[in-house]
Amino acid sequence: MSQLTEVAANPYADELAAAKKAVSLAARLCQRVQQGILQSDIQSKADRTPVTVADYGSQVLISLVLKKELPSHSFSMVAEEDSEDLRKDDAQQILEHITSLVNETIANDDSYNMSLSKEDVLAALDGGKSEGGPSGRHWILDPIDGTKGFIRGDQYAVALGLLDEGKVVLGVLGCPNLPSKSTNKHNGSSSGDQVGSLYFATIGCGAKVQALEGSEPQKITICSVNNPVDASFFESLEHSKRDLTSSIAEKLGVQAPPVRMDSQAKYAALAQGDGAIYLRFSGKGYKERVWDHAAGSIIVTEAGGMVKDASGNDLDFSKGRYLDRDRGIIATNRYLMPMVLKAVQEAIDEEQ
Ligand SMILES: Nc1ncnc2c1ncn2[C@@H]1O[C@H](COP(=O)(O)O)[C@@H](OP(=O)(O)O)[C@H]1O
Ligand SMILES: [Mg+2]
Ligand SMILES: [Mg+2]
Ligand SMILES: [Mg+2]
Repeated sequence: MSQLTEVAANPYADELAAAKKAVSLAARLCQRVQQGILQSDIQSKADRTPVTVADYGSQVLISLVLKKELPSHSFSMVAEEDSEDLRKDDAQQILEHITSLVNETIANDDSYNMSLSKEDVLAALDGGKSEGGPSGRHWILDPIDGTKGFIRGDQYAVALGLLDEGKVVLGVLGCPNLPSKSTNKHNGSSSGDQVGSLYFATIGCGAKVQALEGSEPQKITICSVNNPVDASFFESLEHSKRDLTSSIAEKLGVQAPPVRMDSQAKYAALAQGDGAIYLRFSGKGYKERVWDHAAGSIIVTEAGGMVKDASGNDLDFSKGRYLDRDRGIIATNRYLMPMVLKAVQEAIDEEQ
């Protein structure tokens, strides 16, 4: 398809180009930090989850690129990080480090000629405080999803989605440590395949992958396994109720051991057919955040898959910063979804 035809067929072509550019640049910053991460680069948030200089740097770069590339668009962003902890007296050194990381990443790219001050960095972070909701357009950003995986040297994703009138219409996932072709070696870079992939989708236009460093985009599709005995499933490495997911897998007759991976790289791997099912069941009372699912879920649905809550409802991204949903999230193909939902209900009933 020529570029002109693609623009005509995709009403979000400009937003997609900007989002891909933003995520690619942010992923470059993350790669540099992951290679040499120090304990002093990591902070603990009020909820005791970790945040690193790269989470902040990625969020700053993405909001900057989106504003530069889409100057005529109004800007609203629902993002994970904010400047609160960086405004404290003891955070000055880390703020300086983030500022220089952002400026070095910009300087190493030919696109922009600018330099940010510490105040610019703080202001850019606070551009992500939108509540989102059912009307208008809102970017949804997780600057590093899977921070724990990032710190460990494993999988993580830079995840950017666009909400339009309450629906996710675009998603981009930068997965610097994920090979773009089907392989089971998810946690390493030992396969011969291209490692470092950019996944993207816009509503009605399918899902594609290209190398993070740039290559011809390839269409991706979810696997067509229709017998659960032949299926494998993904779950979170850090946040999964393993007793429940293993009970679901047993009911389905799944033979393969679970593939445990950090971040929305799971959605990307599923969308390119590396496995058949993603089960996400966290502890009771945990409220899922929209930025942990927006980009990944549209990439799976545009690759031909389905993403539902435990009751079989679509995910509702229109309720603000949290997902309004029944317990659990299930992503799989349309053949397996009814069987998985049945097994999920049985496993939940037995648990009570
Ligand atoms: N107790 C919990 N249960 C479920 N998810 C949690 C959690 N604590 C944190 N998370 C979320 O899980 C995300 C990582 O996903 P995964 O578990 O698939 O690797 C985290 O994203 P961040 O790393 O962006 O903070 C965070 O939002
Ligand atoms: Mg976090
Ligand atoms: Mg996250
Ligand atoms: Mg995050």
